[in-house]
Amino acid sequence: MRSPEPLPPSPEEALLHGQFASWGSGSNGNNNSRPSSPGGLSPAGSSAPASNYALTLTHSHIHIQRLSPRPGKEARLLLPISELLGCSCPRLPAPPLLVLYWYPPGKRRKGVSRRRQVRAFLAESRLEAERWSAAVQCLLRDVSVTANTEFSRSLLPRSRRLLLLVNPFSGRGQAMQWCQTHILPMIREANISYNLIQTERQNHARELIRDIPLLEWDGIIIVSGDGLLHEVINGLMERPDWEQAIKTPVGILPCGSGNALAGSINHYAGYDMCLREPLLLNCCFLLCRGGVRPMDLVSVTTSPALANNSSHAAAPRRLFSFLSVAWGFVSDVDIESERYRGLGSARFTLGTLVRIASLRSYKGRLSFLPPSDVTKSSNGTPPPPKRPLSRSITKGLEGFCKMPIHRTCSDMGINEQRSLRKGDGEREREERQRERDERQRERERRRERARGGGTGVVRASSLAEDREREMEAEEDKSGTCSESNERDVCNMGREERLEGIQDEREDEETTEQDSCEMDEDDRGRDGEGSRDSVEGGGVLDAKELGERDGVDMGQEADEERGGYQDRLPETRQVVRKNSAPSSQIADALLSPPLSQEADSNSSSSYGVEDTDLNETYFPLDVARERSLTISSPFRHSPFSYKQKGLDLNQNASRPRPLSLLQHSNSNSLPPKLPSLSLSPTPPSSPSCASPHSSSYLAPRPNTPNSNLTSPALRTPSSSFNFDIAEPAGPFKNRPFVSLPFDQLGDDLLPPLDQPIPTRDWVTIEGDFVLVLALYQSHLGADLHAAPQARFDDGLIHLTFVRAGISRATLLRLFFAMERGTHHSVSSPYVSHVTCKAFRLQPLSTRGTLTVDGELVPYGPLQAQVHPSMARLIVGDSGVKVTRL
Ligand SMILES: Nc1ncnc2c1ncn2[C@@H]1O[C@H](COP(=O)(O)OP(=O)(O)OP(=O)(O)O)[C@@H](O)[C@H]1O
Repeated sequence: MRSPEPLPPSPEEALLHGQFASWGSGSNGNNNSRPSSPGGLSPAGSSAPASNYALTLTHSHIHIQRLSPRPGKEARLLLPISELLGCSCPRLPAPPLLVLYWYPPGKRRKGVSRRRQVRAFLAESRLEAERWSAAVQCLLRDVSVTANTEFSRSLLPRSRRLLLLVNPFSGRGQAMQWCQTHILPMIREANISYNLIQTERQNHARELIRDIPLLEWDGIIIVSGDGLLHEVINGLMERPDWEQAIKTPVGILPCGSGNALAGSINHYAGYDMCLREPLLLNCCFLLCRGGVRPMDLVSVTTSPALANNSSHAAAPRRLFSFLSVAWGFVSDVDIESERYRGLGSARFTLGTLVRIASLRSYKGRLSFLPPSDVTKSSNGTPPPPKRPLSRSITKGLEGFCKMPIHRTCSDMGINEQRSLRKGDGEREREERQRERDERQRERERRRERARGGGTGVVRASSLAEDREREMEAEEDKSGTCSESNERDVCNMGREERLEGIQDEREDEETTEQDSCEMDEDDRGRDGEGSRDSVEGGGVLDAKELGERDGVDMGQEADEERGGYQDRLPETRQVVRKNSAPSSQIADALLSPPLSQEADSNSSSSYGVEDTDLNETYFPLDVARERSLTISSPFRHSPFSYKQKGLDLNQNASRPRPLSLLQHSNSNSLPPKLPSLSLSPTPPSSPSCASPHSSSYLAPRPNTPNSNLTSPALRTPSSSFNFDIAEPAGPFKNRPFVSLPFDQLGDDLLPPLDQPIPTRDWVTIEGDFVLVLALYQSHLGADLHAAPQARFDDGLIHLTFVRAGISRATLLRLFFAMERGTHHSVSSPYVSHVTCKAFRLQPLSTRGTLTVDGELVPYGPLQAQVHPSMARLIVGDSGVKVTRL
């Protein structure tokens, strides 16, 4: 900010030049005291003689030259316009002052943030002071000026008007206090006028925004956490004039506990990570500077909530999200840590530790549509079509490549349809045969790679194209790969080679297993009870898993144990820092990692067991469980098949830390998915009939996109049941306004109750610890969870962690997330990909789903990004679309 020898401006650069006398100077940093005299200034101390200064204004700086140099004082000072918030010329009876409000960045204990400084200069006349004030404001408001401009107030555009919505209960309940001490003074200094409304209840802001005339406001500013912005965005989208309304610039002044969006704004403005007041000051400064950028929104279709006293589900609900969709670990922490709200942002650290201590996994299916890399050539013509199948996956998915995946599955793909036309037994046999063949091929491919290094390729099904793709994969082994998604998996490296060798060792064992499965088939053919055979298969799976994963998981667990032990002091420190109710946390953290526990406790997955309302347990339908296991790429995860046993979290001897989730139980079984249903053939959708067809894009009769009142929406289809849990916690009593579906179509997604297309989509099924879809760089102000994300990159950044990850690795992942280095945490259980749309189908009956940190009904959910729909106030960084 201060250069040791600032050069005087050249005469051509100067917009204004004048002489002033000093009038004290104030710097109250970020403390709460506010000056009583203008700008906190008083006449230069009566004892010290007033200094005289020559001021020169240029487009980028105010040059301040002391005319009567004093020893030990700088003779020249450069004040960048980019660090100025505003200026004023106080009215009579104040003397003719030019007051500059200056917020230079200052070093703090944690990172850099702005500090308030006030400088005042006594002008020769009021006219002169006003001329200077007008000139500086012209520069701040981007009014084009030259050295010949006659500066006066009339050049200035009207002052900006902001609507401030304050949630007095957000974060630690300090929002109103911070308004008085920080926010309103800064806004006044920036010559912005405002109206402040305190929200009185949940959804108050949403209702308000639906009804007010928006043209009166240059921006809507949320003084709260991310939850209130979620309300405002949805309020804007619910207006009849939503297309214009959503272009109203929105801003956020972080007073919540997560403050994810504020963290992103702070990061992209180039500031170090900071929290609380420093973060607030940075964001308030950026807000007053007023640059606006486009921001992507994601349209989310959630399962309908069950109406009271009704067994029928209403229509799926649509809402718009600017931040995230979370399932599993992240949403659990978000919701469960509500009880530690008093800790501010530390509540998430504590919540994370508690949840890691009682780690869960959730059975589910995640499908996503990777971004296509179709770009226009320089002459505007699209390049020749590439193979659209997402046949290779990112580096982050190399974990899957290491697993014996034969295919990832899609809802109701060609093979399922084909299968449905055949007899059950025949289909089962074919399925098994195909599994065996594919497993064999996969092993061979790995061995090849293990020998010579090569390409890991995970492919979306359908099987009709498998062979063709396989041939391509063979070609790819020579070193090229990755066509569709973001990164290649070329360097599987040493780990894969090791795994190849391990695979070879496993061969014998698997051959044994295969022959057992054949025997099982034969038994079925011979008319022995199919149930027996299924159970036999299940036992085989379990045995196989015990042996196989004893190697895989054991290895990682051993490795992790070292790291886990290493991190214990750090972990203990964190626990202490958060003054947690912590003997429980510490105990849990010191207990063995999940993988070890999994060995001793047969289950910790929700998907394994079900409980009815009386808390009695019954196993899942075994046949269905088995078919899930067969189609699952996580077949060899230790959680793919589990014997009946108590859920870790339901173990009576182990205190269950969360009561909230218990309230969100439903006594329903996991949803019957079309691809697994053997009952009447699901209505064939165009996407089923032909995986190459894209006609699902066009709205069809009886789809949510064509008609909201469609009976198909009101009564769940016979072949697809939404699995809906009663909302719990803060969601329970919330009135929800569903958005009309015809507002903005999700052209990449079929309706939620219909299968996704097989083409281009990638589907992964198995046990997840977490699925996180993020579209901002930060998940919390101190969690840099998607370092590549930009406000308007048109992408959803998906992170998913599969069951099997050890606690230590998960902890390491979250620690690394604070610095945004978690992509380098190498674990085969962690994947990072980008996509344009995704669908999440929880198969566990209990769990939490959040959108922008707000609880939504538990059940299938899908989302699609809509690029650059909204406008976000981000300050000077990046390309400015408009200025406030
Ligand atoms: N006056 C109010 N009383 C109760 N709840 C409110 C009120 N105003 C807003 N809310 C609701 O409170 C919830 C939490 O608000 P918000 O997300 O802004 O704060 P936070 O949870 O502390 O912050 P973050 O989301 O960053 O963790 C939101 O769902 C919002 O709708």
